[in-house]
Amino acid sequence: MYVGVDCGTQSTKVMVLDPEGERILGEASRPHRLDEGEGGRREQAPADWIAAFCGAFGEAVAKSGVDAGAILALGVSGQQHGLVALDAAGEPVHPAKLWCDTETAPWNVALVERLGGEAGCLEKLGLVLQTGYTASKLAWLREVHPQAYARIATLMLPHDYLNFWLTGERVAEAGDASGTGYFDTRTRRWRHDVLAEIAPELDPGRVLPRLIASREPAGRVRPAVARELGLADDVLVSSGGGDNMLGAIGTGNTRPGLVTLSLGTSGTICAHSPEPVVDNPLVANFCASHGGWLPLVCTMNVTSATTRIRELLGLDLASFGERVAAAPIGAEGVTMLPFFNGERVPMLPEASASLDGLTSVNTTPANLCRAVVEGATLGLRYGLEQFGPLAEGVSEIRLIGGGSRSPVWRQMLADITASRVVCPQVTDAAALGAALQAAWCHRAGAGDGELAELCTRLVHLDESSRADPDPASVAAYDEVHARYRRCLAERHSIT
Ligand SMILES: Nc1ncnc2c1ncn2[C@@H]1O[C@H](COP(=O)(O)OP(=O)(O)O)[C@@H](O)[C@H]1O
Ligand SMILES: O=C(CO)[C@@H](O)[C@H](O)COP(=O)(O)O
Repeated sequence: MYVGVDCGTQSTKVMVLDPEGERILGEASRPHRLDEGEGGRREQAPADWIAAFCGAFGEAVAKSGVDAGAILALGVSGQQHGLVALDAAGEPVHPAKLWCDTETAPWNVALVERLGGEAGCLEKLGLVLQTGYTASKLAWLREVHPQAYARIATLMLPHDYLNFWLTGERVAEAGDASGTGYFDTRTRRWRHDVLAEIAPELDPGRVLPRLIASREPAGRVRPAVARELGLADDVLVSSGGGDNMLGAIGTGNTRPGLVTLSLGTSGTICAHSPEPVVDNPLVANFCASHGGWLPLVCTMNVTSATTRIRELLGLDLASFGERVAAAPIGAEGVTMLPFFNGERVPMLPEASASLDGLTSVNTTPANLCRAVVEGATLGLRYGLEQFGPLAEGVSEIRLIGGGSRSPVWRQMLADITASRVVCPQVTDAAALGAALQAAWCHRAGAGDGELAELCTRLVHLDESSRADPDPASVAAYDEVHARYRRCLAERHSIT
């Protein structure tokens, strides 16, 4: 049995996988608290992730009906970019600033300039630093909380931290490290010189975790943790990775020709590539967590935005879905740019959300619900367009994340992107990807089991979820898209 863990923004999910029976035996999740403040602050306490993991692990194992002692290996996926700075005792010096924190936008602008602008970033890192990446969070901590900064002994990401708690090892892997901003995504190495620009007092050789290869284990579960979880001795923990990298594995996107799109707190679009992809600063040239690269576009306001409007109107998920379905395409002229939290693509970290076209007739709850879902999805179309030739010829979008459970949203995505959309049977694909990576890592010792073969056997599509673009709706959305782009141009000068 193998266990996959995904520490997302909103919750930690745990899944028990039986690769021989090709079944998921048990699943559970626990929510996370999010500390949101004015000025773009978005933070979480790393201890909450551990508590959520333990709760979800216990429930998933109980549901699976297997003895925890039968688990051979675990894999951990995590929300990318969060800064988990630890002191010498392994305690966080400050709550983790998350990928969606935009408080550090001015520090990111200054950093990009110091590294030589977009060209300098591309040359040193193989990508252009964006607000949300770890680097500007570290620069912020140095300036705003110097006492906490002075105690830093290790720099980690959320999944590295869970691996550290599980194994006691301070290690990192290329996929997640790609989003730090002090890692060269082309050579898969830390950039000590870039870290020195950001944090000259820190010794890169000491504070950066040891890099391991994708198939290498992070370590073995510590005896104290094994006792707490009821695990056998010597349970392996795979390298793990960023949630997008493991989501790619969990959708079988381990080779070129597929696009994975996630409707999670964030919206992400990625495609596997055997080569680095460095021609558009909006497409992040991340490494994959199994080899190769995973060029990715991330929009920051997807289910975070739909949830905001849903809660504002006091609706549960089902009633919200009914309102979205009840309103016509284009929400009777209401357009929302849902940048509640600033935005990464388009690059507008300090933007706020806006509503256009409201009249005394069309200002209805249904139109507001529809407008926020359309706005988030049109933002993803903008993101998909950034891929250029890489997305051309892709016949199908593999859709995952919480929002993929909505049939209305699936059809809307198919119509807005004029592409076929299909969900895998397991839409918590990052947790499944983590379990598959754990199996791959565990079997390396036995010299068998290629990852692509595991994916072929264990990633299945949910044929009932397929949505094909409807020509009339595609044409109607083209007009809605034109209106959206006009708003983007008028309000934010994005053409
Ligand atoms: N049926 C549904 N329709 C629309 N949105 C949904 C549905 N089910 C879940 N969601 C959304 O999915 C979100 C969680 O997505 P998830 O991918 O688990 O997030 P993350 O990985 O960022 O923590 C929920 O907050 C909710 O808004
Ligand atoms: O910042 C990014 C990718 O660059 C986000 O995709 C995070 O990795 C968070 O993901 P979710 O919690 O939305 O899954």
